[in-house]
Amino acid sequence: MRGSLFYQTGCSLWRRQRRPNAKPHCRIIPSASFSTADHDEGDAFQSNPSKVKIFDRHLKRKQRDRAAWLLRPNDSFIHAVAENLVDRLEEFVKKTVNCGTIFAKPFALATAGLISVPIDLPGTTFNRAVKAGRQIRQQLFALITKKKNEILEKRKTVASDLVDSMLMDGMTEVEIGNKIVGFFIASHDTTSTAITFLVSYLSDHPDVYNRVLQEQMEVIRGKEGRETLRWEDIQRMKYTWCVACEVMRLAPPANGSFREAITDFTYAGFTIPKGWKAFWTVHTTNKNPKYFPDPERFDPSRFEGDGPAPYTFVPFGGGPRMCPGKEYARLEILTFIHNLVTSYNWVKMNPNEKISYIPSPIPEEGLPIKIEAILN
Ligand code: HEM
Repeated sequence: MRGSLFYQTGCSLWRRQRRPNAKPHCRIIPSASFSTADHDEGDAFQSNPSKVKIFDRHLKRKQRDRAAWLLRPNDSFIHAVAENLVDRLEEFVKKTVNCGTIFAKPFALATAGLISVPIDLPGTTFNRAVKAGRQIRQQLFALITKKKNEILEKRKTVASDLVDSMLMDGMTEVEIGNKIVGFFIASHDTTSTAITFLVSYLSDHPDVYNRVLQEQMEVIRGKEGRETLRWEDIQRMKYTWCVACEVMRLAPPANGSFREAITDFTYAGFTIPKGWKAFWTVHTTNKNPKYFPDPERFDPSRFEGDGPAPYTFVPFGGGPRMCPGKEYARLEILTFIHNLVTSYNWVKMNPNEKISYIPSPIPEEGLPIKIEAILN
């Protein structure tokens, strides 16, 4: 069955939102909850869809809205982030390194088992992922409990971050821990995969690289001195974003996600019974030759002008559950590429490096590059 088939079920949900009386075919399961468990025992990262369903039911409407709101930054928020990004880089790196020592290894194991055969025996990918999930949650619970005590002992009465406000809203440590793990998976692995493949494709296509460099140098020329990037600068990076889109078309950072049929339905001659879990994939839609002729060819010009038709390019999904972090990811990717191409030259150390899928694509050797600063 084609992935785009399941994507269509997503479209019908989108239409349903606009026609509230229309009957939906599928229930939407929050994709972030793949990585979460809905019980206290610590079996995080189960890919068992029945668990996912329970978690979904327990998710309060208010909490969902809050998460969506927090992840849809308004212009002034993005502006502030863009302005301060370079200044904060050093602080960010320090934090990431600290975070990395605690979370990096278990995080990689957990991601590897995200979509795996659910056999919980020592040595299986699934088992390693469950253990790693438990380890991450222990670390998170320690942090969350510390914050909870501050609130209970009234040492803190006003929320100073997202965890505080979730605690003040009455969410449990388990719910909050699961949300954080969900955000880790949803935001970190995806964006870093997109950037990794951009670096790879740019180094393979000097003509595209030159156009990107030219666009980024124009952004610099439009600024005074060493002024940091602003929101308006991000809007000027049109060609660079076309390149990023073409990279995500060919190497989508997220494979797709699950849906559950809440009624029997037929699509393209296939009957999907009620209760079946369906996984829609990005690959098949993104590489449909009807919309992307010669689909394996790397050609960022596909995204110039009006770009592809709606729902033919879906690395961020589509419909009501479309990735709420899309704009934030765009900001991260463009800022990174701006700084990279204007300050460094690089070449790939192994031009024939193989790609594995676990489930996100990943260069098998970690894409080693030789990089040198451009001396101005
Ligand atoms: C290149 C980067 C990214 C890609 C390719 C990507 C892709 C996706 C996809 C395919 C989905 C599933 C949509 C569906 O089920 O229909 C999704 C969901 C989600 N993403 Fe992203 N994402 C990216 C970055 C981010 C970032 C930076 C954040 C947070 C800051 C984020 C937060 C989320 C959340 C919370 C969901 C679940 C939404 C829901 O179920 O309602 N993502 N993303």
